[in-house]
Amino acid sequence: MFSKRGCSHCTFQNCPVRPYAKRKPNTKQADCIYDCLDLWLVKWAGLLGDGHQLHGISTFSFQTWLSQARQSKDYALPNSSWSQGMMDLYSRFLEMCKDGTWKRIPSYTWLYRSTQLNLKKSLKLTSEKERKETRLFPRNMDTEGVGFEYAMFLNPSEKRMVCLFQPGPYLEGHPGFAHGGSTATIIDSTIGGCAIFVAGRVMTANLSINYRNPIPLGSVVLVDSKVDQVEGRKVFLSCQVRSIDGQTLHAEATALFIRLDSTKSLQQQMSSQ
Ligand SMILES: CCCCCCCCCCCCCC(=O)SCCNC(=O)CCNC(=O)[C@H](O)C(C)(C)COP(=O)(O)OP(=O)(O)OC[C@H]1O[C@@H](n2cnc3c(N)ncnc32)[C@H](O)[C@@H]1OP(=O)(O)O
Repeated sequence: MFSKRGCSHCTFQNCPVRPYAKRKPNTKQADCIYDCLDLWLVKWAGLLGDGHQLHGISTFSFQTWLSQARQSKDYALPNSSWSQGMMDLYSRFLEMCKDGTWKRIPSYTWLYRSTQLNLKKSLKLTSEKERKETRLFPRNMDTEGVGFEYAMFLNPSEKRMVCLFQPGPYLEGHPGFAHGGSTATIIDSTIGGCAIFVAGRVMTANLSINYRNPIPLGSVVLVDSKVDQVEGRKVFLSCQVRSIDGQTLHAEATALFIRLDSTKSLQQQMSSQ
């Protein structure tokens, strides 16, 4: 079952999945390992179920290990489901990160990991439970390409956050097009990320969206948001969702976020209102 050749994709020596595959550009070795193990698990552990032994490895402990590995996986890196358009746009923004104008925002399934790495200063989560158990909604599908494929980039001096978004088939509303709720989700997340960087801990108080043109599933759009004004605890933002060539305006939105008390956990905050 195990290949002695190893996987040229990730150099994982015992990987039976992709012995001949070429490593994709921009794919981190670690991500590839997780992909390979994912496939391996689906193929073998999934068929057998928990508690079986494969070459001395319990599928249960392997699954636990994989779930821990997944927590440290950055989902905002390219994967095989990304279209050429998504890759090109990603490379363009990566290029703009070189002089420090833009910053790539890594993205993890669990907020815990995100707060450790990129929200440490701006989003102070005080409750341990809150940090460890907050699973980010747009990262709720484990299979690549079926749901929200996205990567965000922040321009701190312009107080601007962009999101490259490729909606997958599970986000379907009208046949062939993204559900308006999924568009709202990605707008809220992009605008929300922007507001967090500017104001710290915030919550959406108002989000107003005008849907101008439907978004075809599998296409790539650019969600472009910026902070317009900050008044005390109120952060006003606006956003446009456009096709890559900029010719089609899919949606435009305005939002109000309210800054919360960063020293309190969300539960404390809500009970004191
Ligand atoms: C960055 C890294 C990458 C991204 C990773 C992470 C991404 C995560 C992104 C996650 C993104 C997902 C995010 C989500 O999904 S957040 C989930 C959806 N949002 C909610 O559930 C919020 C529910 N609402 C509340 O909890 C409270 O109402 C809040 C906290 C918002 C305000 O209650 P609070 O008691 O604290 O404040 P206040 O009532 O004294 O009001 C204060 C001021 O604000 C004005 N006001 C209030 N509401 C409105 C309104 N609707 N329109 C116009 N104005 C409004 C109000 O008049 C007053 O003004 P003034 O009288 O002072 O002039």
